[in-house]
Amino acid sequence: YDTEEHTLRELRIFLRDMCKKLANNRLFFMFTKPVDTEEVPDYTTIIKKPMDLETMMMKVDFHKYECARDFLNDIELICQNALEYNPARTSADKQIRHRACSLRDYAYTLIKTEMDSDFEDKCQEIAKKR
Ligand SMILES: O=C(C1CCC1)N1C[C@@H]2C[C@H]3C[C@@H](O)[C@@H](O)[C@]2(C1)O3
Repeated sequence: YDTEEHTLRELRIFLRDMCKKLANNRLFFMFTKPVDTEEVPDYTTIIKKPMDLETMMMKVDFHKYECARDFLNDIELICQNALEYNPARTSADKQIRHRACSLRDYAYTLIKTEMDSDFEDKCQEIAKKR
């Protein structure tokens, strides 16, 4: 009956839906899998905390997110990593940076518009107590 577990279960269902919507958007395909460190050997020397949407889906299932803010922090990490590793004024890097900003803005807007703010407050209260 534990209502806290019911709340966190509802959060996981919501966050899986968010992850799916982001990962299924063709604009964001480059963020769906970890950067291949075989293909990009210097990546982990520059980017200390890699993140991607597949990893975030696994984190949902491993109960790593206690509120939507924690989820958005990882979206922010995906975005910042892309901006840091792809700073050049080439069209390829510019497109990656544009897509990274689009991912961040789309994720924030999706969550702000589809999530009840009282529900998020409840999740953050639970997170504080743990
Ligand atoms: O930063 C990224 C991803 C894009 C957002 C995350 N990468 C680093 C490499 C630089 C650029 C060239 C591609 O060959 C590919 O290896 C990567 C993947 O894109």
